[in-house]
Amino acid sequence: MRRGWFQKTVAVARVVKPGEVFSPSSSPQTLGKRDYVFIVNPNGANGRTGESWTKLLPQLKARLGTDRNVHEKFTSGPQHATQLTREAIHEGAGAVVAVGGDGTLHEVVNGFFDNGELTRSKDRSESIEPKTALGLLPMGTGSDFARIFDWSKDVNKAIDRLCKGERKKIDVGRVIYGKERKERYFINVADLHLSAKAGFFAGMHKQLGNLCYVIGALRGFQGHKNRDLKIRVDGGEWETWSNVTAICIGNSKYFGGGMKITPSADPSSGDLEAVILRDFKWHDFLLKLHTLYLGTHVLQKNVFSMKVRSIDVTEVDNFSNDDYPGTYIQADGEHLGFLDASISVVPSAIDFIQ
Ligand SMILES: Nc1ncnc2c1ncn2[C@@H]1O[C@H](COP(=O)(O)OP(=O)(O)OP(=O)(O)O)[C@@H](O)[C@H]1O
Repeated sequence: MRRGWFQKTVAVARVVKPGEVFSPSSSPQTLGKRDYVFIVNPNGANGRTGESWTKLLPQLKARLGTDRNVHEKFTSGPQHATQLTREAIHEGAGAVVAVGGDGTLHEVVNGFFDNGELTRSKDRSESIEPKTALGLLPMGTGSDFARIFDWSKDVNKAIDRLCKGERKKIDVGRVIYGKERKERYFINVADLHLSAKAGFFAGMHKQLGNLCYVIGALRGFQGHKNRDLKIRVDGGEWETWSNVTAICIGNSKYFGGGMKITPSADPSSGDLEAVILRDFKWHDFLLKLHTLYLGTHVLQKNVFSMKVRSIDVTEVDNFSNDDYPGTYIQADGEHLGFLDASISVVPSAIDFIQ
């Protein structure tokens, strides 16, 4: 493994003990320590992530440091976690661990990809196996991905998981969007129209904590109209769906800090769950809000759920002459832009430490 970027890494001398037979499978590559790179958003959860991390680090090094080289990398701002993740994978890290909330996890997941391909180790002379895994230390405000595992908040348990290093293949979702056909990956949920618009405005008021979601919802409803949209599932025929309020496409189940919006999505299933809400009025959300947390909203007559491998969504109306900015798109709570969108699953894309 190249040493430049990690700096602190020390080469591990291979000693063959008396009576031990040296074999290629016990080569330094497989027995040597691998680098675990922790990508920390110090300002996550209004600064609490940085504080918790500082307290946790000695414990983490004491327990994990016997088998792995522990590296900490602090993000300096939005998108930096994506760049740090790509660099760690290029250098052949054993794992990249996102330390923060769902925003940091989203950026780390995007670092596992580069120009539509999986990011790979640069050093092709060594076969680095197993490939870089994704780990998670949930320490942000929102931990929607962690919710599906029913993990407790006990940091010792989180360290246990990293020490064990058990891997499971998980899918991610890919969104190709807008006129420029940009690309973004998501691990939780991508969504369109009202929920994405509310998320856009909530994102402007994050410093207010959970109040930002109330403000986001109020601003989202301002001027909102349910729209007719054209939808194509798994490359089939285009169909017009009338009065669409929101479309949520889940690789996992939760968004918005615990709403079970795509209740039968499973990141190991090889598909996504698309939930289409139609004809909702603002008062429906007040009356039915609790069903979104329980996941029972899919039983209502104007909510449709289906398993998809891909879903394309485009506008029916040409609105170029009015002041409608377009239909909002977000992925894992991050605003991306406006329709068109093509969303698909990338099956078994990442090894996740579970
Ligand atoms: N050093 C930094 N300073 C400010 N913002 C940052 C920094 N590093 C990353 N970010 C941005 O902060 C966002 C939120 O990060 P994170 O998810 O860890 O925290 P959070 O407060 O728990 O938020 P969330 O609601 O997403 O759970 C990320 O999407 C990222 O773009």
